[in-house]
Amino acid sequence: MRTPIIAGNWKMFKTVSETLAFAEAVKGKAAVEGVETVICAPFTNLPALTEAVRGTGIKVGAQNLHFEDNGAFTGEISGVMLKELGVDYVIIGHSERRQYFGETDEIVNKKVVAAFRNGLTPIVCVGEKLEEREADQTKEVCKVQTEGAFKGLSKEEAAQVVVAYEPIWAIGTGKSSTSADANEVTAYIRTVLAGLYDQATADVIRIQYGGSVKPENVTEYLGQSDIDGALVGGASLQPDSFVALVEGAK
Ligand SMILES: O=C[C@H](O)COP(=O)(O)O
Repeated sequence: MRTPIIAGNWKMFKTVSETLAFAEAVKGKAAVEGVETVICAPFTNLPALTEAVRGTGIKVGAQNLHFEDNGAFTGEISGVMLKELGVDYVIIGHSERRQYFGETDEIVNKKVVAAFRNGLTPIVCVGEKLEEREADQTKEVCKVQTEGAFKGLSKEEAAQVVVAYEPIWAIGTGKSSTSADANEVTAYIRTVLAGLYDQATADVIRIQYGGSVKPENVTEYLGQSDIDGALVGGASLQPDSFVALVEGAK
């Protein structure tokens, strides 16, 4: 049985004071039994957020990390630094990182390895562009990105990874994939994982859907056989909406 995981990806939104107000508003409401709740905040907010949600059942994630633990990498943040703050999760390979910051499958893999080296759980994003979907390349793109991200991981590590399937054309556009389409791709990703490891390992790996998920459609996505949660951008920014997403995942 895979525990559903709702992760809010705040992207480049919210200051520290806004983060503290959010944490106060969702305290006691955004952690429900049987659902794992994660907030992935900007780096600057992580110390305040980890402190504010301590003991509430809400976990904290970062949105990126560098693949080295330290060094002359101006402006970067490492897994060692995140771990010391009490961060549990880290989003890796989000399409915005791939698109705007040139992250390749090789870099994504190095970051996944760095996350494990530092006791962080990676949320690995994969997904196709609109033109790739139109050219019927969705599955191939997801296969290549999945295989790239998992390269060199042991079965035990693989079992802990959370995969987020996010069709790029559905991110922030209001155009969500149908639940049936999303489930077809997530089920396919699971067959790729079974090919890399074995069926038992693939069966415990959680695969989220992401792309215009909101309180009104979250239950439908999570009702699908192979969708185990959601990675949510826009609808995770308001406390009421975030609580409703978590409630909808029960
Ligand atoms: O990481 C989250 C995704 O990019 C989805 O964003 P969205 O919910 O605003 O479409």
